[in-house]
Amino acid sequence: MGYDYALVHLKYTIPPALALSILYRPLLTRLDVYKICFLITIAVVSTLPWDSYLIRHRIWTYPPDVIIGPTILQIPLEEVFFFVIQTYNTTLLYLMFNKPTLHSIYLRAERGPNHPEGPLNQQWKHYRWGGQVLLFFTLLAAYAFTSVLGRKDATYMSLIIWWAAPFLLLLWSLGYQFLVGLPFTNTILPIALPTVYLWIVDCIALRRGTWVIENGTKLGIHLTWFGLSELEIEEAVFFLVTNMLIVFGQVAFDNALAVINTFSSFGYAPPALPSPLLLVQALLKPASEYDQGRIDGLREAVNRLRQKSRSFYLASGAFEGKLRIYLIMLYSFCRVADDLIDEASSLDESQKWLNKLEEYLDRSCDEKESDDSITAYIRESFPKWAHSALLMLPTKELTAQPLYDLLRGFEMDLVFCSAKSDPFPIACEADLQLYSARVAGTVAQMCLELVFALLPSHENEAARRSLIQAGSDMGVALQYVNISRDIEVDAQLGRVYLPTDWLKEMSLTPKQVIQNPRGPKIDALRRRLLDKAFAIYEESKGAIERLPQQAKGPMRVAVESYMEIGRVLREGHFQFHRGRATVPKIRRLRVAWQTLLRS
Ligand SMILES: CC(C)=CCC/C(C)=C/CC/C(C)=C/CC/C(C)=C/[C@@H]1[C@@H](COP(=O)(O)OP(=O)(O)O)[C@]1(C)CC/C=C(\C)CC/C=C(\C)CCC=C(C)C
Repeated sequence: MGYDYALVHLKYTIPPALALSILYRPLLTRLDVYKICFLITIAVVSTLPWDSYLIRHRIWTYPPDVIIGPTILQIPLEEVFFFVIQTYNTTLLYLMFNKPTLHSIYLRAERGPNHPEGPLNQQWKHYRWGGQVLLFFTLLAAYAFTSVLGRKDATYMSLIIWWAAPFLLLLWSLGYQFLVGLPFTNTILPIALPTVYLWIVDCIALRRGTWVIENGTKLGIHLTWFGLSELEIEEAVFFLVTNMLIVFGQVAFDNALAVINTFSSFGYAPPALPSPLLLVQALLKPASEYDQGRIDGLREAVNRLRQKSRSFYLASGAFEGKLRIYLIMLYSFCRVADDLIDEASSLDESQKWLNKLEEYLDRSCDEKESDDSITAYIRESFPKWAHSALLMLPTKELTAQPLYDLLRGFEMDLVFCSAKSDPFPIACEADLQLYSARVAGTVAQMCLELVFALLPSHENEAARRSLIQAGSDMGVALQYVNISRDIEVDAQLGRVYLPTDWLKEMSLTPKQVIQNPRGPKIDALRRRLLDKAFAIYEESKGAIERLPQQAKGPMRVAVESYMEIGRVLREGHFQFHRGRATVPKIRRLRVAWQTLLRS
């Protein structure tokens, strides 16, 4: 009996597992835990018989003085633990690299030459066949070396290939599109980092004799990269393919989840934890049935969010599944509606967009109106860049009133342009409160309607209404921060949201603010508005803790990362991004991390 193998774990596999767990802890969800357990189970069950065979046939051995003693199918317990911890570490690394990614946008519809919408993406067929042929010939070569040519020294390598290649073939055939489409950072990095690390650990273990690959069944080729002179080629391949299997397995899981969450038309009701059967069903759904328009629309919405709002882009990564998709669609709609009205070349044009948006809402909220006629209206009335945002707004999960109120809020902005803004529309604090409730309280209300539509909650109807009211107040607080930040930007557009009677107390007029939006008086007014924002925030933030478990942490991130702009403004040292004060990226990440840690 000895502790050498156990020491390898204590020194080299457990410390990274602890470090990754601490780092990922705030982001860890129930779904992640499910994924980790799912993969560990598959890894252990699929490796045990193979590893036991290797040990029983003395292809690799463990000197009795390096292991503690207990075995499963003759495999030392330390070795079984290796499968668990390697899968755990690689899975966590994958989860970390994939957290910011919305996987749905990497799905691809495969259309054949006779598809009604025309052929598309024929190259996918080549990728699928390419991978399958490569893996098939690798299997064949392994067989030829050992069985036909009788090369005993290729035994270990062939056994690795015969064990891993069928799994890789299966996973490739099911998810090749997704694997090829995902950014390298999502797939190659979580394979490469643990592989190189385990190569180093393996060299150390082989050098110390913790495990031994018997002569006669190995090729005897050593890799000499990075000074890894003890690294047998079989070991290098083994660690590479095992990490590939773990990552391919995760990719298949995410592929299935993306199908379940993206296409409501397939009729999957996304459960919190999808069963293996549902995952397989989703994976087997032919890619030719995917709605490419929906995938493209979602991609546009994600790009819009990424380009226009750093805070909400960061926060969106903390949400999961269908809720994340719907929130991104909601953002896209709000942004597009705001831009159509704000960026119009004249007051008349703004009014025209407002009327068209109202007509769009009338039709969308009318149960008698067919989807086709709404789609036709959008296509004939709005510019192409706005289509997907309008087509994909999840109106069925929303009530009509906040959508109409949002338009009323945008309408208030138009008053700034009319009659040379005299008098200015925000005369007193009540006007500011009303405006903010319309443009931001409504947004919060809709976010929460989506939360309650998609997640299970113990709160009754009355409690939900009070939560939505608290959320709406929080929206007002966020809008006050937004206004405090944008005093200069708004002044350039001829807008002053600081109430006229506040200005009067400082012997200022809105026109003077437009001419010079800086100075100690403006700083004092900004502080006053921020104080109001933080007072509302303090009153409403407790309500977040009563939201469904899966929404609590992410909502906190959304609110806190925006309120952090207010904190930075209060402190007075901020960076500028496109003329606006922003929170440095590292500080935003720290806030998000600490906020989630409180869960
Ligand atoms: C991840 C996530 C929550 C995403 C969705 C957020 C969403 C739908 C935002 C809509 C944004 C938008 C374009 C609205 C149009 C009107 C407007 C301009 C409102 C201002 C937002 C700022 O957006 P902007 O794109 O300008 O962002 P940048 O400053 O450039 O980064 C607003 C300040 C309003 C935003 C308000 C909310 C998102 C509501 C937040 C409150 C909750 C989610 C409720 C919290 C719950 C409780 C129970 C208290």
